[in-house]
Amino acid sequence: MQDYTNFIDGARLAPTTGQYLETENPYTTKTWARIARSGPEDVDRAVAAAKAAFTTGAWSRLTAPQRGALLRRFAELIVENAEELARIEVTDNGKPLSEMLPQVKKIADWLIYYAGLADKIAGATLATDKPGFMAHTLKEPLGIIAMITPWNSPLMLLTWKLAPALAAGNVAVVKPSEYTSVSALRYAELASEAGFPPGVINVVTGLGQEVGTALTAHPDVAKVAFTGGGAGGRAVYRAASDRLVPVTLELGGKSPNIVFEDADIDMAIKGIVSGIFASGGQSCVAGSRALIQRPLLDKMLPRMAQLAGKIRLGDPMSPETDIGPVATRPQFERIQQCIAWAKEDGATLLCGGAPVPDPAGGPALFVAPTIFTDVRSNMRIAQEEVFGPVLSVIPFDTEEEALEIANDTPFGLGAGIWTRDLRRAMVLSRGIKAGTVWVNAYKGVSQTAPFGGFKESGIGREGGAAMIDAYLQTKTVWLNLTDSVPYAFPQ
Ligand SMILES: NC(=O)C1=CN([C@@H]2O[C@H](COP(=O)(O)OP(=O)(O)OC[C@H]3O[C@@H](n4cnc5c(N)ncnc54)[C@H](OP(=O)(O)O)[C@@H]3O)[C@@H](O)[C@H]2O)C=CC1
Ligand SMILES: CCCCCC/C=C/C(=O)O
Repeated sequence: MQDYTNFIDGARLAPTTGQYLETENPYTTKTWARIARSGPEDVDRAVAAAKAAFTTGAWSRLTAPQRGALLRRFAELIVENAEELARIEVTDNGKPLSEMLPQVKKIADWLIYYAGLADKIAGATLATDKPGFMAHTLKEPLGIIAMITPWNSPLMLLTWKLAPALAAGNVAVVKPSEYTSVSALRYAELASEAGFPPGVINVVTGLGQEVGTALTAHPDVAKVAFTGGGAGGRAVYRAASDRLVPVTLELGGKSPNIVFEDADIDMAIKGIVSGIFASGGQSCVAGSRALIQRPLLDKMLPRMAQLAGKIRLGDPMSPETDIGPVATRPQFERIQQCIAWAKEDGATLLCGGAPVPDPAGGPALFVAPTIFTDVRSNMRIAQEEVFGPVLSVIPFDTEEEALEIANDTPFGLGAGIWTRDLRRAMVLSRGIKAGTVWVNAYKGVSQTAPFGGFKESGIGREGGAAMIDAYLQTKTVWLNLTDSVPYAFPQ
């Protein structure tokens, strides 16, 4: 078993605390590595290294095309090492390798996309209302960005922050989830190998309550980019607003898939089943509510249950596996709690609804793909994010009712609409309060498209060309072209 230290100023560095946390493989339930349990002094060291890189180090002297070139080289190294990185992630979070490997490879697209934007960052020459003056804007990086990331898609969600931030000239201190820290450490080493100067990417591991809080409260941090749960997100938001620094928050969801009578039912069934059960539902954008027009229920429900029953649970490293174990014991307990609520509140269990033994006879925690029908929108199972393989089916009659139910949660991350009626697709996609709407599809994302939440699903967006602005600040420069000083007094 290996001990992993922090990665600070381009090198491995043991935590000042001398303490380590065990990191467990959810499939074997065995500790497979130990990560540094860092404290505020380690955060200080990382921030100091980042500050030096930003203000006086080699990074501060690089041109935008040079930053782009480094991001491209990093993308190459990610692809070359994708198998190793994906296996680390699978070992840590139990998601199937068949999902994590393409996801890790896709990271390269984000790096390349923002590499291409690095040298397109430009201010503007402004028209002014002051004769004899000219004015222009400069787009400048913010400085040190704290990046706090979760366990569900560790490197992808880190890259969504890191690629635009570095393209814009910022530096990073990363706090990965305590459950999935090793991949971020390896990733930072690869960035160093790609040529990023020391201090540009620093990784400090440990607990959210210790490292995360110290980082968000640090006076030199210029922005916090966070993905995770609502409680963590709120804590980060409070800390950042106390210090008046900007945040992006990518939080949870209770995303609906809405199926109308005119839809291609085969497509809708596949979209709904994979939309909730991929990753065992451990996805912020899991399609955890299926809103189905009432006349379709008899036709769709047995087929949804049948398809859910075919999902193969097992060893996440095996190509035969569709869903691995639940990532953590607290998450497993949370899922059981949500299933119990659904039963107590009167939902009807269509399939699943209980833990299943590890198919290989091991100790891993698995939950059967679960579908509840007869769910009403005010039930806890229809309102709370489960972050597990649990689907709530809510019937509706009219388009208006579908829209009302779709918007009837505190969240607004994603939504799927299944219809062949273009008018309906347009009306619904405008009416739904969510950051992403898919029509006759579910869950596609791209580096070219902004992603993020309405309402309690978050603040700000990640992805798309405009998002580089979230890592820049604008400075206006006024030039007096005359030889007199306007507004001076006394004249
Ligand atoms: N939107 C999404 O993609 C995700 C949503 N979730 C939702 O959140 C729930 C809880 O999951 P969990 O992983 O515990 O999510 P958290 O929000 O607790 O964790 C996300 C990250 O934030 C850190 N963190 C936690 N509290 C603070 C804090 N006060 N200040 C700074 N950083 C903090 C965590 O550190 P540490 O891990 O060390 O505690 C982790 O790195 C899930 O059940 C799910 O509903 C979870 C993950 C991703
Ligand atoms: C790959 C499908 C979209 C993912 C959007 C970001 C969330 C990732 C996750 O929850 O794991």
